[in-house]
Amino acid sequence: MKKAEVYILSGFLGSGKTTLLKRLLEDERDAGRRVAVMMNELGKVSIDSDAINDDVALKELLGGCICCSIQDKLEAQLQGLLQDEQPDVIYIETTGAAHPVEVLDAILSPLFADELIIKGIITTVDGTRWNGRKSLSPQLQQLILEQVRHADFIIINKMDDLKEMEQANITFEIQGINPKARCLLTNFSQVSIAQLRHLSVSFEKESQKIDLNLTTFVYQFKIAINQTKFEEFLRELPDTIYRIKGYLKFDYSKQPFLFQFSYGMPLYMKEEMNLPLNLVFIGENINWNDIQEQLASLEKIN
Ligand SMILES: Nc1nc2c(ncn2[C@@H]2O[C@H](COP(=O)(O)OP(=O)(O)OP(=O)(O)O)[C@@H](O)[C@H]2O)c(=O)[nH]1
Repeated sequence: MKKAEVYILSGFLGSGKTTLLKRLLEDERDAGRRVAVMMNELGKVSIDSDAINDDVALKELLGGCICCSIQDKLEAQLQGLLQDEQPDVIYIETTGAAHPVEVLDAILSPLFADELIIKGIITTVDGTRWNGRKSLSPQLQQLILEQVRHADFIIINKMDDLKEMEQANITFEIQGINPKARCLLTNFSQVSIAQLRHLSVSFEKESQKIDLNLTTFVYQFKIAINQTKFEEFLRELPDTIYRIKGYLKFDYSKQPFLFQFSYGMPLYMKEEMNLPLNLVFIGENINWNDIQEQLASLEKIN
């Protein structure tokens, strides 16, 4: 089955995400690909969606930030998009106040683990805002740092507002925080899809591995497992596994569970339907082969 590519556009309020999206959509139209866009705004009315042409499938997620309040809605809408539109590519423009790990988390539903390929997180940075970030609240400073730290491609925008020396300093600082991401200095988010796809081609060379700074992994259980052993497995996990979610079955019950794990806390909820027992992981610097082996050993019946 064809997988839809997903690009997450991240970056602080006003840093140039919509400007970037418009550019990419023009390129996609020229390339003749089927495109869908999901965007969300903090307010009740979306302004940016006016910028998108009618021929692009658009889902708006109003009334909250993807990562906190409307995760379920996002899941339903994404499923609808995949079914109705069968897009080649989906762009998700996040609100400027979203944390990239949480956004990735929101779209990595075990329900369509087999239908999406996450190509990367693209973060736009407003150069002047970056220089003045120390005047923001500690939480916002932290958010801007996290958006840079987890990006796969960083666009340092609004170069026209900066002196040459400032441009060099910002690039140096940002590369220090995230040496793995490609950095580009631009005006008005001048980036072409070719540059981003070039980035994704390098992911694909490494077979199944998606070379994000944050990596994801999906495991499908074939049988019910032992809960005690599963919890031992959880306790031994590296703390750079930020999130796990999915469906599993324990050997004492016929009913499956929806499992959620974040910041070391497991949570189980009884699930009525029998869904594929996919477990989705998000982490950083994880050897997924090890994890896969450990999960497979949970399925061995002694
Ligand atoms: N001077 C200058 N202005 C820019 C540049 N890029 C974008 N802008 C302007 O900055 C403003 C914000 O750009 P957007 O693309 O809407 O930013 P955004 O990140 O989508 O903003 P939010 O939706 O509020 O998060 C707009 O008025 C843009 O025209 C640039 O390189 N230089």
